[in-house]
Amino acid sequence: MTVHIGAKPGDIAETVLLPGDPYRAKWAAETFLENAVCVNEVRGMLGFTGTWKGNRVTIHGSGMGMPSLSIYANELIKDYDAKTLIRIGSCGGMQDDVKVRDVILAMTASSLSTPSSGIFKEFNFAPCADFGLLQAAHNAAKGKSATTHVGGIYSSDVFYDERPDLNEQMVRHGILGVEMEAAELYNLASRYGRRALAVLTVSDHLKTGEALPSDQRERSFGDMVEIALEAAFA
Ligand SMILES: Nc1nc2c(nc(Br)n2[C@@H]2O[C@H](CO)[C@@H](O)[C@H]2O)c(=O)[nH]1
Repeated sequence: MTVHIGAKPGDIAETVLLPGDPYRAKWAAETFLENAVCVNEVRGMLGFTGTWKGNRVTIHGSGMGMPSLSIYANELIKDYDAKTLIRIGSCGGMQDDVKVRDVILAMTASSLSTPSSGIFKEFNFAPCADFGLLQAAHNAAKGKSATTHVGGIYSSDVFYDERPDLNEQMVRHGILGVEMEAAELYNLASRYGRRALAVLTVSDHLKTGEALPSDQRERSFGDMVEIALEAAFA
């Protein structure tokens, strides 16, 4: 049991999938895991542990934003010894060829700041995915219906009032999409020698304004979860 997670020692698997939304953790656990058991509900941030094809998996909400993800990822790593952490989330598309419902495998995650900025100070650390996980996810994605993109994303601190000047430079430099968690997950995985990857479904588009209704956001992410699970155990 930690400050924010009520799970008992051993309740959390070495492989952890981290959706932002605890209800997506519940849905993914019920849909993909066998014998899923709720191992955390402190502050409503649900976590479930079960098995997928005989492999033990925990699916645990991270909350929205890097400060929230940082709390859960730190405790999952340091108190429960999680070794593989895969964010399964949604993002906003930023390139013309990135469409709603596409999947993005985040090779890198740029940001204006992260909870690790206090450690890095003026050093621009490059948060990047574990190559083995990324390669396995790319292979797994070949068998899926969704179009998959591999490249850099932007982990923002805000959902509203983003700086307009940033958008133009991010698109110019090939940033595929924006979300609010991956950069800190990658910082922590590098710091503690763990494997991390973010597999994202494009649920809205910054240029076209298109967005998936919330019920579809929760349900139409099956490809993303399957890619994450296949990559984790490849
Ligand atoms: N900042 C930002 N976050 C987004 C966007 N689209 C999505 Br889905 N997100 C993610 O969804 C949540 C906000 O709705 C956060 O956890 C983000 O990771 C977007 O256009 N902008």
